[in-house]
Amino acid sequence: MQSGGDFSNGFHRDDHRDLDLEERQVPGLSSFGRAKKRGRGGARDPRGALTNGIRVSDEQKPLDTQGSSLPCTDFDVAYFHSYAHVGIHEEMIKDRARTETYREAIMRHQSLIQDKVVVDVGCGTGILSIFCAQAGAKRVYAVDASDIAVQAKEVVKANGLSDKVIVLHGRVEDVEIDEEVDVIISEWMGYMLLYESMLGSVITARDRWLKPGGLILPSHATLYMAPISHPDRYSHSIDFWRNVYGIDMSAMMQLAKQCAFEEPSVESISGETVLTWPEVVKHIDCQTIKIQELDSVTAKYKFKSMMRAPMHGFAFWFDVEFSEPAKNTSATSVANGSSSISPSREGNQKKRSNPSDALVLSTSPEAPPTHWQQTIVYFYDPIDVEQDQIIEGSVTLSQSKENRRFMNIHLEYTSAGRSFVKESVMR
Ligand SMILES: C[S@@+](CC[C@H](N)C(=O)[O-])C[C@H]1O[C@@H](n2cnc3c(N)ncnc32)[C@H](O)[C@@H]1O
Repeated sequence: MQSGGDFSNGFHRDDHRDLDLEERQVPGLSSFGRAKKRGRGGARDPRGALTNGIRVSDEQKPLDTQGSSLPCTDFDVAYFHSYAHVGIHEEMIKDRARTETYREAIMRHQSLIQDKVVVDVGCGTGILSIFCAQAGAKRVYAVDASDIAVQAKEVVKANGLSDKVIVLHGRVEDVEIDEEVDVIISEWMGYMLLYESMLGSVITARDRWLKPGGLILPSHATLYMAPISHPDRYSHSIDFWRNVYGIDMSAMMQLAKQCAFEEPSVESISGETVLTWPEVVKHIDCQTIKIQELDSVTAKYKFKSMMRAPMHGFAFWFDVEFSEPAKNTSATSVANGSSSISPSREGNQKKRSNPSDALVLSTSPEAPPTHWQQTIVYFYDPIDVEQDQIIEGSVTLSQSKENRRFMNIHLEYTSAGRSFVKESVMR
């Protein structure tokens, strides 16, 4: 947490409140991730409740960490456990924008999948593996460390695909696949793109098994941010306390602000709340990104407000693109390459130019809604901005040291002579 200088700790410089915004003790083995954010995925006995004694694979044991450089922590067990709940899979599969875009991506790349070997990183119920088998894949390794793999195996069997789709119940970091693969498919994106830290497992799979120049779906991902004005949200949670059945309860407002805005909020906002064009926080090329790059991502931003309005914070959203690797991709360029864009003060608004026919799944406020919605980092108090006012600063997203599935958000803001830092944790 930054202190001194031009910034105060998590609050407006002129507020002088002293609330502890450090990371708190994390709850034990309960729900997590997308399931948690939706209040689904109740606690279960780790590894057992859903297995019913079925052996998923003769060779693979779930969460066998031997041979992996990445230890499987209790937090990881809790994370996989949350994916054993049916609710989160139902929600993801019913997200038509998500699921139909993946199916479309598989069909568009059928020529690169037909008669080829595929790994599905985090297969869940097996839906993407089955799409790949339907597209003519020779073999699909469907890997999942969650007990949902038991159901995936049953689903594969019921669809007569057991000879093509091999379900491996274990972590991608630990399971053994004795051949190189042509294609990696994965739905790894968390809220704010990087929450859940699942992309690291896709990179591990890529570096373990993908042939040079192989296909990764999705191929690219981009995280955006933009300032927003959302007075309804503020009046709903905060102004409400000014007059409650005729009683002045404004003494509740400080607590209400802390409770409502301390942590990032996952919600759907309308495009009309956005005050400027978005900027790129991080662009990811899945062929070349390295795991270490994901430990901490920092981007500077500089916006010019397009209108006069109370500003309530920043919205974050992402898109992913499904395109085939450039023809000149080689083992060397994969090993040595770097992301094709690195956000800079001048360059954030430029995105890698997309091939016009690239398929994109967008979670922007103006795209068809998805279960990811948008993630909002609210200020504790609104700030009035004028038209053309410059809003600048930086944002750093880093994996929590306590639990790498959680994300620390460090936001620095300066505008019209006012500066502050907002620290929050997405847990
Ligand atoms: C977002 S879900 C996607 C499920 C499915 N592919 C779909 O599209 O419906 C991610 C899945 O990846 C699994 N997963 C995450 N990290 C993993 C890892 N390192 N090894 C194996 N499975 C993993 C989770 O257990 C979860 O079932």
